[in-house]
Amino acid sequence: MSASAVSTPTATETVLAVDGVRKIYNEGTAQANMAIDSVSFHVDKGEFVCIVGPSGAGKTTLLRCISGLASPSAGSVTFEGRPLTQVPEQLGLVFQDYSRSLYPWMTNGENVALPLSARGLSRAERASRVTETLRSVGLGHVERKYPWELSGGMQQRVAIARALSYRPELLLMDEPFASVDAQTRFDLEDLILKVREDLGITVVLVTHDIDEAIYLSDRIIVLSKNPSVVREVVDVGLGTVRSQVETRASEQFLALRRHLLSLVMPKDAS
Ligand SMILES: Nc1ncnc2c1ncn2[C@@H]1O[C@H](COP(=O)(O)OP(=O)(O)OP(=O)(O)O)[C@@H](O)[C@H]1O
Repeated sequence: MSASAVSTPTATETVLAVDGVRKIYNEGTAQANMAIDSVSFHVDKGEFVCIVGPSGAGKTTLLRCISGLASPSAGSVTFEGRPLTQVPEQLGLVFQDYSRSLYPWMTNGENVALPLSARGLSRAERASRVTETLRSVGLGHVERKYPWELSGGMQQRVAIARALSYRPELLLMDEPFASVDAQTRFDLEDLILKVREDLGITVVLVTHDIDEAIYLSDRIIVLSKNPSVVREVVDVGLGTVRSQVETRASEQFLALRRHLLSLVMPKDAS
């Protein structure tokens, strides 16, 4: 049974619709570079979708287009039924480089509170939301410390807390666990699965790590080499309960791994 069949027994609601998105950098100049040719897919409410593809396929470019940080050269992106023209308020963003996304002169609590002021929450609401959100990522004790007093994995948890503090509808993550050690990576993967379960949030995550994509996803969008199109959409179907030890050793996981590797290995990724 597919994961979507497990988690969405009633009619699905599309949160994000990507239709024929193309991105040409330096369009109309001699340096024109078509990063994405034509990409279409949709993401339903509550889904966890990963985007994978060969190096340089255009994964980050696609994420920038679906977050409103970059404009597509053609095609459209619709977020909650409305055409995307800028970064929506109900979007959370987490990038690979936590050391550049957290302000070192602010405490962790102040970093997490930052997007809340812009959204008009009162001082008291901000204070309770910060404490609650830091607790939800296992960091209730670091609110008054500074980011540089924490390990890399803890700093990325603070960055995740900041993106979650305003309860976004959709969390977009670009290689969020690529800069931490293997054990911390597993811990952060499990954290994000728990957060997704607790908050019922929709997640789209870009990764170059096939195993990570299978472990986390309900569906995986596989991009071809650049200029990219969607090569295949893979239904993961591993159910909602996942374990780093058992899930990764299962026959179903290994079969998916073989299939995905055959899709993204350079010689096959035409
Ligand atoms: N700002 C930019 N200006 C011009 N070209 C760019 C820009 N950003 C990316 N590109 C080009 O777009 C293509 C796709 O790059 P992108 O970073 O989106 O791929 P990726 O799949 O995320 O790569 P990787 O797997 O190496 O992280 C590449 O050819 C890259 O050189």
